Amino acid sequence: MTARNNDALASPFLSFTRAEWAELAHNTPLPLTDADVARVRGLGDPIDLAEVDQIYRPLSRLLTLHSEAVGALHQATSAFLGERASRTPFVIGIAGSVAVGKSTTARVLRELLARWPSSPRVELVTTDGFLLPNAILEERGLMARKGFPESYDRQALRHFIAAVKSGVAEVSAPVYSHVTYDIIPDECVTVSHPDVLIVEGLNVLQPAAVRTRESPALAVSDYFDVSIYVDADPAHVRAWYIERFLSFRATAFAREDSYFKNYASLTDTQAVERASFIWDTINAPNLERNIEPTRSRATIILRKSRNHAVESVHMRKI
Ligand SMILES: Nc1ncnc2c1ncn2[C@@H]1O[C@H](COP(=O)(O)OP(=O)(O)O)[C@@H](O)[C@H]1O
Ligand SMILES: CC(C)(COP(=O)(O)O)[C@@H](O)C(=O)NCCC(=O)O
Repeated sequence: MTARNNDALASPFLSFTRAEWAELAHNTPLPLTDADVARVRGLGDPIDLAEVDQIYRPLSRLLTLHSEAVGALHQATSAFLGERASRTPFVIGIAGSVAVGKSTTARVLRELLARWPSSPRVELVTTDGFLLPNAILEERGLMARKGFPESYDRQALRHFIAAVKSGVAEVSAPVYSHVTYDIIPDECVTVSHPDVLIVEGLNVLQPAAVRTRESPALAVSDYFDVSIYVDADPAHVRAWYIERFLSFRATAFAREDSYFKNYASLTDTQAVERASFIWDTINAPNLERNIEPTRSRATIILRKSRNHAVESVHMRKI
């Protein structure tokens, strides 16, 4: 197995073509079982099982190698210090554009990582739970900025992840509904000291913005052990967003409690026009200004082609 090194002197990343990466599946123990396949199929996402096997199986092994190495470092450090503090969860951040498929990546990895004996308990949190409620976004004139860094309660998100990485036994996060397009009042998700926590969201690789004595220069990503950026040509992501919007007319938008009930009856032309407008005025500027500039901060970049398949994998040199 030879890793093609695009620019050995200048790049901190090792690059693998899809074929090179898929070869690693042969070197990966624990091939998918029937039960794994059934669970992944049950996710309801249009992901090909060959993709899971060729791309995500080796990726899950690579991530457990990192996690096991951190575990060994914890043991060695504890022995040296004579400390008995238990190990904190191994945290994986997943970043990328709206509609690039972050949630599928996160859910597939959750399933695969849980099969490895060193990480049976894997939990997943999405950062949309930390969006400010619509009432506050409206008050601040930010409704057309949903997903931009300023539309989140960034301090609450940072405190959440800091508590997880401080070893707090139970940490709660608020929950967002894509259907009602708002935070669900009085609902929360609780993270109870898992082996692995996956944190998925548009802006998780943002560097710290404010540096004052009261607000220290810490970002969510400072608490990640490993991070993944799901990448694709913005023109492809725009097309995926529009295609998904068209199909939501018969599913999510058709629900009685949908914030977008009116969209369910749009014609194809009207729906394409509406989706294009949302993409061009909200999601594309957010991708260009805030999300894409964080790509090179990731440990691993998964680059997708027009058909959603991962065409290359880029990994930081160690
Ligand atoms: N308007 C919507 N109604 C229902 N579900 C949605 C809506 N928009 C997005 N989703 C779902 O929310 C999840 C996150 O979507 P998104 O933020 O675009 O990120 P990604 O596509 O990268 O996972 C996906 O599972 C998507 O299908
Ligand atoms: C909820 C989102 C901001 C994503 O949040 P994330 O979990 O990535 O923090 C996004 O999916 C979204 O709804 N954006 C608003 C513009 C739009 O409706 O496409």
